[in-house]
Amino acid sequence: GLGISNKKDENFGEWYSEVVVSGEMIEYYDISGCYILRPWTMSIWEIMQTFFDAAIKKMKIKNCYFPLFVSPGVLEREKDHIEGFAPEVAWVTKSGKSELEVPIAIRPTSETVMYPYYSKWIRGHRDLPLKLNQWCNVVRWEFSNPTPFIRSREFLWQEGHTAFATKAEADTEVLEILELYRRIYEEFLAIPVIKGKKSELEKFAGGHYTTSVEAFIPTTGRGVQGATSHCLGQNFAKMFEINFENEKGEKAMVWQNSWAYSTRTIGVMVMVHGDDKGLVLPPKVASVQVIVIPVPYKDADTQGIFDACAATVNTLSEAGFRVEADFRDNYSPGWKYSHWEMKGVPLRIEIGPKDLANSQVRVVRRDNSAKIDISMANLVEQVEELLANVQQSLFDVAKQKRDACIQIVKTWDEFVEALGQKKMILAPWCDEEEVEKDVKARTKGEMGAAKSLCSPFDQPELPEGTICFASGKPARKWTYWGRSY
Ligand SMILES: O=C1CCCN[C@@H]1CCCn1cnc2cc(F)c(Cl)cc2c1=O
Ligand SMILES: [Mg+2]
Repeated sequence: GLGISNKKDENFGEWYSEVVVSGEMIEYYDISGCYILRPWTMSIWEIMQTFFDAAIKKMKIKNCYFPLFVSPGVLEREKDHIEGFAPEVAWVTKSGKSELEVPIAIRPTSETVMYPYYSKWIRGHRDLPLKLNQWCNVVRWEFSNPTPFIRSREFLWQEGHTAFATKAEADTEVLEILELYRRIYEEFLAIPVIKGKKSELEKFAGGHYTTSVEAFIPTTGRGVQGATSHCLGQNFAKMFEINFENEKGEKAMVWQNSWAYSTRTIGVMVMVHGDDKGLVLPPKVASVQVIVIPVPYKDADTQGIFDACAATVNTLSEAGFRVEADFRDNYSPGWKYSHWEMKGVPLRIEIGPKDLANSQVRVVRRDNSAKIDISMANLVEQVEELLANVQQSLFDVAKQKRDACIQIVKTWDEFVEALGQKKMILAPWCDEEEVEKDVKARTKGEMGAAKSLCSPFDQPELPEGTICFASGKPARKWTYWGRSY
């Protein structure tokens, strides 16, 4: 193709949509808010899944699979759990031509599906801790503007649901899982995130507290919740009577957590790293890390060039890299360069007559277009070093851009100005829910209201007497604010 026609800094929405389609990650579907995830997406999802699944298995968390369907009685069991969510619940009302006696909900999340069985399975302290996870899809019939990966009516995620005898165990696990989410973003997707606690207004209403990793998109000036790890306290234990006989023979309620990350992670990666040539994939999650392209020239030794390409693929795949060659004879080298740049492959290796003659290959980095000639002799070491450099460089550049968007403010006027400059705002806050509601009301507009993103665990110094940016009351904590997805 002729490359991407939309510019990232000019019309972000169209650019994003074009990049995910031209990069062959997404195909649009005839039902709004639903997208086809093509292999280029699924390979990224699987690489992250392999890491996360192995990590939770080390924590003795087991995978299971609960039904997609939820009976209405169970779903409605928890009023404030689903208050506000009800409009986005999808229902099955018919089979064939006949109406179902009772409509059946499709899971938007699985608390109400799973916890009646937690109640049945957990009797005594020996049944604890019960730690289950499922990899599945969920459906939320949202109406706000659908965006591939970021907001879709069906998406893939993992949802972990754990039950412990003590709060201490639950509190510990919440943070262990949050650290895994940080690693997914920072070590695999090369995206800096901030760990913190959600406000009372933004937390999961059914829970005790919510922690999250927060990402930020400098181009749009919007925060995006990257993943969440909730401590549910004993709220659901009360609701679903999940009790156990403790070691003293007393009846006690369990302490629970639930945690999730979804295919939204992939959308954040596209938004942060993508450029006007298309996708830019971090090597750790790239299904093809190196693409080898023959550059035949007139009657120069074409077979020799093809053989060198094949040998390069073998050497690198033997060394454990994900490498392919593009031997298609119906496309020119130039077309192939553009195609694989659109797909975001981290390194391109070109082999032409000159390279062959000098027993070297020409390597081109996708992230910064640097061109490097390396000898075929130490191909593996050089490619390994290059891929590591690309991974680190993508993170460093993304962190530098994100940090440049962070603005510390002390007053409302500074806050409003920073918001207008698409900043991620760090402000001293009184931590009162009414004040947060007031901030939302005062910043409402077609760009969307500002909201609290998280209160970072890493709290800067808060001098005595510091006042809240919004209320003037004594500030209690530093909190990140911004517009969000
Ligand atoms: O975020 C997680 C981690 C994994 C398990 N779930 C929690 C909370 C999910 C909140 N949430 C989010 N969206 C929802 C949409 C709904 F239609 C209904 Cl009925 C409920 C919810 C809802 O509870
Ligand atoms: Mg929602």
